[in-house]
Amino acid sequence: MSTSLAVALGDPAGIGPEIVAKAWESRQSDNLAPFFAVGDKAGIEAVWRGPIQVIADPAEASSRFAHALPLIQIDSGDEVVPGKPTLEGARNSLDALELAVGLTRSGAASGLVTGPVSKAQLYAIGFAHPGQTEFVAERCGVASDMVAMMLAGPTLRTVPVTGHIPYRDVPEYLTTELIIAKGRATIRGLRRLFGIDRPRIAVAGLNPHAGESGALGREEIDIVVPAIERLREEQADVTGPHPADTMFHPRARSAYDVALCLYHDQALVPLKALHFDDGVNTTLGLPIIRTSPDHGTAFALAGQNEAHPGAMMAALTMAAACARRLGQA
Ligand SMILES: NC(=O)C1=CN([C@@H]2O[C@H](COP(=O)(O)OP(=O)(O)OC[C@H]3O[C@@H](n4cnc5c(N)ncnc54)[C@H](O)[C@@H]3O)[C@@H](O)[C@H]2O)C=CC1
Ligand SMILES: NCC(=O)COP(=O)(O)O
Repeated sequence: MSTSLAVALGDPAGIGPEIVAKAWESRQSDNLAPFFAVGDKAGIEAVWRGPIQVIADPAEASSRFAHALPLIQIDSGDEVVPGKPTLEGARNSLDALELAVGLTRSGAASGLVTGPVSKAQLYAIGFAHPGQTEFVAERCGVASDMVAMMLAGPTLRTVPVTGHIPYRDVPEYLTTELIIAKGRATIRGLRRLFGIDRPRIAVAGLNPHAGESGALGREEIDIVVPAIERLREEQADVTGPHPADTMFHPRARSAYDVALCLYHDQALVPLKALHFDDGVNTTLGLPIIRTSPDHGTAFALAGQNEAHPGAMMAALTMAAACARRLGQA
């Protein structure tokens, strides 16, 4: 059984390499479980002068971790210039993700932590998935509707039912079946990975004031309420549809474990407003543990030593805690 987490570095020209190196620097003060990086060490060397130990086998990581940042090298075949993304860099981020997923699936790593990738750059090299969530799900043999992207911080968890699609397409994608599938993945994930036996789920409405009894839109009545009724059969306390504008203040948040939101920004705006520096994106419904910092590549910040490592450290801490809960660490 492995005791180390696999950390895909993300886009080598983004802030991924810097926040992984900074997380390693605070491994003792923050009591981080051992991890090893997967990616091009040139991306780290471009922004950091600390010790890197190239390893060939994840089993070496835990003994090296105290003295150097262990890394499985994947050459990008290109010079890495922080803040200047290239297509070679995007391919490298995908290769690193692929290997890190495989190592985790095989049990050579206890969990997967993914650094930030650029969706635009990945799309430019032909990446056909909306994001890393769906890519990892496919590699694990799970349909993307069956996994849930959960954003989590110390005072809020949110799950978007629809994800990386244009806003105008949300009503078309939003079905009772999809809300049920995402709700089920959320309930089971909270139970399995977070030990919440009977999760409290607050389901958001789509329209202003959750539709005002149908006067401001019928999605709540026609689509959301039937899903809530079905989710109540899952040994969970499910409430809603709640008007989204009044469900994120502190008193409202204390009444639920997770907010099931209907589209991307409904879930991510409150989470990032509250927890930008310690928010974690985790995928529920996979056979493996996968976490990620909630932020992106921040290309404009790369190479300036100003990237905050908090969200990466929170992603590492959450992955290690989930691995311990599953007896994998
Ligand atoms: N986990 C992932 O792989 C994610 C990837 N992305 C991708 O990242 C790219 C850029 O997305 P944006 O919307 O610009 O979001 P972003 O999170 O990269 O940047 C938004 C703002 O926050 C700042 N910022 C981000 N992380 C920071 C950190 N650790 N410390 C200090 N400041 C930080 C940036 O400088 C910028 O001002 C996109 O291509 C997007 O697809 C976005 C979110 C998550
Ligand atoms: N907005 C969240 C995000 O972009 C991360 O998506 P994913 O690549 O983890 O699927």
